[in-house]
Amino acid sequence: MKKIGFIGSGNMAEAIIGGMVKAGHLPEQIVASNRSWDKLQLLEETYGIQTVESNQDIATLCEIVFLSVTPDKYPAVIEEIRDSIQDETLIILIAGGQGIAENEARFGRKVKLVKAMPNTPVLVGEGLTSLSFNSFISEEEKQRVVELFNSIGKAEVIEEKLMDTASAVGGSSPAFMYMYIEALADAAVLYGMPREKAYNIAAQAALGAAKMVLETGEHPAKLKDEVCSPNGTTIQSVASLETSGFRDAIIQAVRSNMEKMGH
Ligand SMILES: NC(=O)C1=CN([C@@H]2O[C@H](COP(=O)(O)OP(=O)(O)OC[C@H]3O[C@@H](n4cnc5c(N)ncnc54)[C@H](O)[C@@H]3O)[C@@H](O)[C@H]2O)C=CC1
Ligand SMILES: O=C(O)[C@@H]1CCC=N1
Repeated sequence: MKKIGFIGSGNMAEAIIGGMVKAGHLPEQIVASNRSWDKLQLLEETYGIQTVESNQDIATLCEIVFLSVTPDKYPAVIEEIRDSIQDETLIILIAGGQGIAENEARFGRKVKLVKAMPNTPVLVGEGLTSLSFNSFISEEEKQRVVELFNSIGKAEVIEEKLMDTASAVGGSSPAFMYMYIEALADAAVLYGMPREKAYNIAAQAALGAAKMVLETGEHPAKLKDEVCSPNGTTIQSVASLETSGFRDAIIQAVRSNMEKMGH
């Protein structure tokens, strides 16, 4: 049976695995390796997937292989699996800042590389994964990869040169959103709202606003203006956010993310 494998089964791999199983992918077709055996046992128990101790087994068994270790582990892991990878295997690079050319060089032969930048909401079928492909991947294979990521959210094919930006704005940004939702809920608690209600209200408002941007196609500024009643309360908050440097804080967060990737 053709399998999908994960080398490195941390937070991001688990989110993809969980999302795939929820989307109806067969757990028997998913196989994972990891440094810690405890994590593999947890994945077996939670999702019913297969686990193996050796990264080379993943390389040999699987037609799609996710390299889901942290970027610093890429050289050693590629060295370890290079000779076990089949010519037709699709290798998916999900590490931040890891480009196609440098990893082609590490394999040192013609291998099919996909650069993918997912985010953790794939776990609930609402992920966003940016994708680029190397020159050895056929149109049919590209379609297969796009379908895989569309089954756990949305896939966006982009130019590889934009991948680091996609990492900051799509891969990292759920963390910023969780901070925003937490801060909003803290403020609600400050005014007496029970915390669970506060999280529900803050998170649903964020979800609704995101859907409005995606589904109406309106400029975010127009949607913001529609919330701001003349002499109302929202415009007071908008003015306060501008004084606190809200937009600049977000832009600087992306800038520092890009600087970490060498930009
Ligand atoms: N966490 C996220 O939201 C996102 C993460 N990524 C990328 O995913 C990759 C993994 O990130 P996380 O899951 O956050 O990190 P993590 O630290 O949770 O997971 C990495 C896993 O790899 C395992 N590992 C380390 N060395 C290994 C080896 N030689 N062989 C097998 N397994 C090994 C570790 O035990 C750990 O479980 C990174 O490259 C990151 O850039 C990409 C997009 C989003
Ligand atoms: O924090 C990181 O390095 C990874 C890349 C994008 C999201 N998480």
